[in-house]
Amino acid sequence: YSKWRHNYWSSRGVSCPPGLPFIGHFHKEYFVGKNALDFYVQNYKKFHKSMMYGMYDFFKPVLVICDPEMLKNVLVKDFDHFGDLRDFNLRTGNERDEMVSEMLSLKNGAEWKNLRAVMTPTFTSGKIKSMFPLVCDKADALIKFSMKQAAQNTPVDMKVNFGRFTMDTIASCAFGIECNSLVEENNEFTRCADVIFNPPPHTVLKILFFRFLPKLFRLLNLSINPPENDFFIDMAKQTIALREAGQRRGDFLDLLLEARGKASNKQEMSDLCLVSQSVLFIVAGYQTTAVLLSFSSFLLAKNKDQQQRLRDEMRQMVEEHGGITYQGIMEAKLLEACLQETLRLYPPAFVTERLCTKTYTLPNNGLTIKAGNLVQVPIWSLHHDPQYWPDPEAFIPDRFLPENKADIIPFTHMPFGMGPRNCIAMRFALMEAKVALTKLLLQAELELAPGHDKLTLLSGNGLIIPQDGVMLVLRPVSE
Ligand code: HEM
Repeated sequence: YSKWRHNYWSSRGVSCPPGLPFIGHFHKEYFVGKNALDFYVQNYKKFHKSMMYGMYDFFKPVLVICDPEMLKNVLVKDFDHFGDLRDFNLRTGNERDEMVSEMLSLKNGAEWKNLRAVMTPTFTSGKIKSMFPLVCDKADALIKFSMKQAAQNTPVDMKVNFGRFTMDTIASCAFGIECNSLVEENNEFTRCADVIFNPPPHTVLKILFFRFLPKLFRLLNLSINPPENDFFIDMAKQTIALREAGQRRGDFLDLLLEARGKASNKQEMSDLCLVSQSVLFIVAGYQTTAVLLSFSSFLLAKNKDQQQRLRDEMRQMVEEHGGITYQGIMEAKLLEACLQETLRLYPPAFVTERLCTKTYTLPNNGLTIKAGNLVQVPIWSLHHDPQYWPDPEAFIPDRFLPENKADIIPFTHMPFGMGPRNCIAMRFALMEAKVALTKLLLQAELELAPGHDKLTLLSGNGLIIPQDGVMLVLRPVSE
């Protein structure tokens, strides 16, 4: 039976890497997190000339598309066939699991469309600008903390420090909470967020238990998500109550409450849904931006000429704008180029996917993708393909300077995904990273700590992280 089901792709002329009976390639994607990236990289190398290859999640066919033109059809032109994401079906009835199921990134169909429409205005340039001072405060704390560590003449693990910075920033911008992980080391907020981000290994077993015996699961009053979720549920509920009583702060929570206040949005946003989006901002915004900052500081420490060039641009910007301003940061061209080149070399999300909702025939080769099949986008491999990026492993920010941008082939650079379901907070994440990097480079020269000139990558939970951190020596800038 398994052989017959796993014959789906070969019978359609699509190549497939070897998988396991029944399980297919599911274990490669989820269980052996460390090798997930290698698995995608090897398959891309092997199959990209035929523009696609097939895989199986148990018996569900997954099509990995390697051709940018085809990806444009799936992600943008024919989005009405691919608007959904994989349905994890984790609605156990327990409040913790219901909260997680309400997250925008887990919604599909009309529910996703309506919620995304309500949330999109939260991320306009004007709203992001209003959060600039909150981000600057946290970046100042980051620099103070890091320079204090550096003064003890020991290398600093910038992955840890950037993680604390993004945690404090997102807690402040999403919840209005002063989490202060840069001050207090053993902070409850950070501990709970870490557990949510790195769920215990038995979570997969719980998911399987719920899939196969849902009635027993409910009878035993179990939940898939860990109790740490309750910390955020309680905190968000209390904060919402305070805000509804009139306290305002100009953060995401205020903006979501404002959006909900509009009569047409009332149905879309129950209290639990609001709590859920605030928690989602933490889950989606904490590690991703910290990882971007970690990789960019590593690359700048490794490429000291680019580091100095960037510092010069920052000094000029400060001179022209009379300080670090929102406008100055958003207009700095080399700063933008350095971050985009970092995201090309190390896209935190190395793969993304869509669920086909209506049977679709690819115009490029006539292959039919059936409703219920998954389509994956091998972001990392496209970013490293020498067809699209000459000298792909080199850090060359100039590729992203305005005068060279026209040379970039569309759909070969997608660190934030693409199309209507791309990252909703892209501009916020870039602003946050720009503020932190500017403040850091104006204060410190970055050098790789001895013995730390190579990174080991770990790919788990769909994210790439530097496994052993990013160890840097920070020298105060003499000027
Ligand atoms: C460098 C930082 C970040 C990177 C690289 C990143 C990357 C991504 C990617 C690749 C996707 C999937 C897009 C697609 O499939 O087309 C995504 C979705 C999403 N991201 Fe981000 N992200 C970052 C920061 C953030 C932050 C700071 C937040 C929240 C404050 C956030 C919230 C979201 C949400 C809510 C979605 C789901 C959108 C939807 O389903 O409609 N992200 N992100």
